[in-house]
Amino acid sequence: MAALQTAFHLPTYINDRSTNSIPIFTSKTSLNFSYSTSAQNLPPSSNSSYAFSRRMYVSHALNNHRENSLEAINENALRMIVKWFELIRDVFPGGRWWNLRDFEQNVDGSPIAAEPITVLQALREMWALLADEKWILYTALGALAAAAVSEISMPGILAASVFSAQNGEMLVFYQNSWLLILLCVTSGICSGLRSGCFAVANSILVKRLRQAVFRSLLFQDVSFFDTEAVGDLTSRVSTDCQRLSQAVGNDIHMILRNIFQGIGAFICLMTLSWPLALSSLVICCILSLIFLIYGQYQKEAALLAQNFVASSNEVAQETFSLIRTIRAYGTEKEEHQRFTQWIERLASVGMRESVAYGLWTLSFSILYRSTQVLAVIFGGMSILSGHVSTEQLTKYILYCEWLIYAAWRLQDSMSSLLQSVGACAKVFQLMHLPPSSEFMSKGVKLQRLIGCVDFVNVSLHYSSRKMVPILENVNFSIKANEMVAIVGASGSGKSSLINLFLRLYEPTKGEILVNGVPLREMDMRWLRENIGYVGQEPHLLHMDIKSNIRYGCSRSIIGKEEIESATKNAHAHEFISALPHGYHTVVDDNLLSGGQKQRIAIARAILRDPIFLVLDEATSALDADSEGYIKEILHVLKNNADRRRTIIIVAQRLSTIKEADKIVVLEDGQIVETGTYIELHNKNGVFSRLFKLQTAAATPFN
Ligand SMILES: Nc1ncnc2c1ncn2[C@@H]1O[C@H](COP(=O)(O)OP(=O)(O)OP(=O)(O)O)[C@@H](O)[C@H]1O
Repeated sequence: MAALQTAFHLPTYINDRSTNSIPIFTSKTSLNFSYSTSAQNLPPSSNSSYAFSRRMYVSHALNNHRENSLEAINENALRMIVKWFELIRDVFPGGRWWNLRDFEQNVDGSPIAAEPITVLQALREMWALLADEKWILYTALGALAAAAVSEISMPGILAASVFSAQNGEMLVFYQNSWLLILLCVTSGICSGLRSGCFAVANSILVKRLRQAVFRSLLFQDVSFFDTEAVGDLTSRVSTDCQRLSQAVGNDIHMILRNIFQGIGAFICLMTLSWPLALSSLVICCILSLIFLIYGQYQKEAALLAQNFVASSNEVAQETFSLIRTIRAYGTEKEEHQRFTQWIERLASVGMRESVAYGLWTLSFSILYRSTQVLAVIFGGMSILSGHVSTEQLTKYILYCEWLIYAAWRLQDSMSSLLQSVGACAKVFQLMHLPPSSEFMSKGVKLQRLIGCVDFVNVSLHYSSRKMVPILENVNFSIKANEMVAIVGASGSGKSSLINLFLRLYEPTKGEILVNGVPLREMDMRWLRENIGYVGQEPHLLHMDIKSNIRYGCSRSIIGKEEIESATKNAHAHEFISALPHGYHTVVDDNLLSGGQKQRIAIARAILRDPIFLVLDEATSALDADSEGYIKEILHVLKNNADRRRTIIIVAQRLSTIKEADKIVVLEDGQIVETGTYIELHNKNGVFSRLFKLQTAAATPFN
């Protein structure tokens, strides 16, 4: 009993006392049993019964563990077999691994939008784009037909000349040889012409496609760009258009060529032996059937892959353009991961595409070899029975090869065409977007623009956030030559009001009238020529400063003096002159400070000599000196007797609007106060509160 008890407690003892322990069994369930091999670890009361019970225990424990381990091994093996079985089932054609539906969502879970397009629709579109250059396509098609006919005639004549030589028919042999040389030259010339013409058509097509998509995007509503990612759009214009043009450059002419050759080969086969011809046709039909499934799959995969390319481009573009922010916040790893997410999805789809292609090639190889075997078996039997001659069988084998190869290449090119069309569905979608309503009709140009504006019951919801009201029943008027300031807390809707005046967005309710004419009835291009606008974050284009200042100015001749006068007024002349290349310095958004960019933007607006000068917090990035100077300039511009103008300023620095004829105070998208600077001060309302807050913020040691 004692021995049993000792044995019963032995594990604790062994575990507690073991030093030089040997692991006996280790499993995932962390069953770790060990026993001591060291004599000094035995208990002091060691005797023979204890030794026996200990041996018994160890042997029992070992047996138990052996059984357990065998069970565990069996279980693991079973699990492995099931896993392998599932894997094979998933990877087998039609299995779960092939399902592309899992990829049909963006990383954030939203579905990827792209209306599918049929090959016929795509071809019609491309044909229309090449409307002026149809003669190139006609030449290419003519050359293609001539090359195909000469190529398909060759195997027959080749066999005939060999057998004529074997039979000693000298004349026939020479005739056939000359014919072969002629066909060689003809097919060479025609193939060259065909490829050249299709390549030219291809480059014209890619140019037209890019122009069409770019033009369509350019004339979209500004709200369109609130929802579409810039990187995605640039990817459509560059990569997708290139891929689509490949359809004409390679696929279509390969398809036509192989159709010609396939039909030719089949006719020749029929004249040789119709039962043999039909057996080859059956193989071609099986090939086509497999292709139907494969082609559809490739089309879907290509569409997804192109979307992933566009999304990864979007991330790359965003990352590189915000590299300063990313470096400052040390988020390189996060950005890398964001990019990798798309690339991994692209690779997964690419892998499926490649495996599918491998299976397709495998099917072709098997069927192609079977045709050869069938030809030899049936052909041999026909020779033995005397129905077919050796020459006929040779010709048959040659034409059979042509037919199967034509069928394979035809379907290969079809697959590529399907992929290109599938991948580029979005290109056509973008190309046919209706332009913004402001470009739909011409609109009126007024005889005389005096510069008065009325906001009548104007409300706004941005289409990207339909539930959030931004402006509600805004009513106010701006008289000609008035200087009106719009103020309010951040997010109160000041810039949105300006966006509506510039017709970058349409009001959801109400109307904006210029000279009493609704904005939506006006020729906006003409109206904008009369507006000088300086945005909150002015951007410069990648060109020299002079060109940046002249940008968008409708006057054809602009003298150096005019530009310098504008820059002097905008307090920009001094710093521009100090640059190594002065006005010829090439700049972009990153090479100048925020204040310098703003001053160039003000000079650009002044140079236009506009009737409306719209400044959206134009002075927020200026130093106190420049701010005072620009206040002066605004005053001069406003009171210039030769050129009267209306000035609308969105101001955060309330000091800049002392001279305003009217100040409109916005709060949560509604007008809460209007009046002059003094009137609003005395009112002790929202304006006065804003002013106090600003003064307190500007005085650091209160
Ligand atoms: N394109 C847009 N799409 C959706 N919401 C927008 C858009 N532009 C602005 N908003 C929202 O409209 C509201 C008003 O923005 P707005 O830029 O007009 O305010 P603001 O008074 O000019 O602010 P700030 O002084 O900070 O520039 C904000 O809540 C903003 O998030």
